[in-house]
Amino acid sequence: MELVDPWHRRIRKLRVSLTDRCNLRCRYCMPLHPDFMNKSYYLKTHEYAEIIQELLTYGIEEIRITGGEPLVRPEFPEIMLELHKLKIPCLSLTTNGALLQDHWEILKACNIKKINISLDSLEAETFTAITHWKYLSTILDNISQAVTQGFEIKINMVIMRGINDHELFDFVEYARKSSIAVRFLELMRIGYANELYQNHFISAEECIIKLKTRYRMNKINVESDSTAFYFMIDDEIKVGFIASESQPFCNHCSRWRLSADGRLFACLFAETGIPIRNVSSEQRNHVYQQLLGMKPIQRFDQVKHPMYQIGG
Ligand SMILES: Nc1nc2c(ncn2[C@@H]2O[C@H](COP(=O)(O)OP(=O)(O)OP(=O)(O)O)[C@@H](O)[C@H]2O)c(=O)[nH]1
Ligand SMILES: C[S@@+](CC[C@H](N)C(=O)[O-])C[C@H]1O[C@@H](n2cnc3c(N)ncnc32)[C@H](O)[C@@H]1O
Ligand code: SF4
Ligand code: SF4
Repeated sequence: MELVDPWHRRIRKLRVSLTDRCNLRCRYCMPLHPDFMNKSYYLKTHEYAEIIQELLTYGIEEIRITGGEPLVRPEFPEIMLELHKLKIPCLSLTTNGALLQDHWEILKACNIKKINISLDSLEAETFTAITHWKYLSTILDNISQAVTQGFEIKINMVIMRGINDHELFDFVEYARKSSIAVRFLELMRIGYANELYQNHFISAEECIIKLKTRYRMNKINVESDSTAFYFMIDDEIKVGFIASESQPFCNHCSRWRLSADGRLFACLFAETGIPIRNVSSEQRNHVYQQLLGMKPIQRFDQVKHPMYQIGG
């Protein structure tokens, strides 16, 4: 059976959070002293495997592992190996990249090909001002390593006026030099980012207008449920935009989320998730039908709950 909602959107992607914890403190995502979940609530390895295995029979094709920072979960290798056994058509990872150096072998063993790495600045000082973390060079080394080892890397840069927007062209040149796709993310009004939005939001359109003053940009076709739209610059650099604020993509959304404490969410902006652990297969079917009715057709303007608690 497939998961199709009343607006004919088929759910085929699941974003799976392994933890709400993180080794960075990006200003738009977490406070310095966050209120994390009690670790005893985290789904165990066998619970992830069992929940996901069942969802595969409902037509889920792509699983993206996220968080919080998924690599800080001590059971990361164990969970990934268990998920690998499920033969998921596409298993991928979103990470801040700071701990990748310890994980190459496990990522290869689990046949992870696509890794999205968040990187909001190429300058040490700006990077630290955004993330409260000093070691930009470790992440840059890890990105180079990842490319050398053959992983397909995309960089996610949350672009903010007056904070890191002066690096727009630097990121394009970084993409050229390293042969990596870079995506500029609009700051979304969720959780702690609400405080920054008014002064620091910058739209994808404004960035594109700036880029066009210097580059030849050709739009590329993408899958209809892609979060990003892309351009080729000078026929060699792939640059994308995730414009969730100015050009929301809800009418083609194909994603559900599984939080680290075992709740399924129909939408990143949904306040309420439905607990799924210890629920019988029959009752779960009822939960899925409920969730299909819970995905909004339009984006909520803003929500208070922090992104790291659901899984970004
Ligand atoms: N509004 C909204 N934003 C999303 C959604 N999924 C991802 N995003 C945004 O897109 C950013 C990048 O997501 P990634 O984890 O890199 O994954 P992705 O873009 O969905 O994945 P690929 O297309 O496979 O690269 C997230 O941080 C969010 O800001 C979604 O369902 N809704
Ligand atoms: C929540 S993080 C989780 C995975 C991992 N820790 C990381 O940073 O890649 C996933 C993505 O969400 C983005 N993000 C978090 N809060 C955001 C916001 N308010 N607006 C736009 N993107 C946001 C981050 O930049 C990152 O690319
Ligand atoms: S965006 Fe990712 S790296 Fe930054 S604080 Fe949130 S979870 Fe951590
Ligand atoms: S805001 Fe909700 S419905 Fe819209 S694209 Fe994101 S997850 Fe999907």
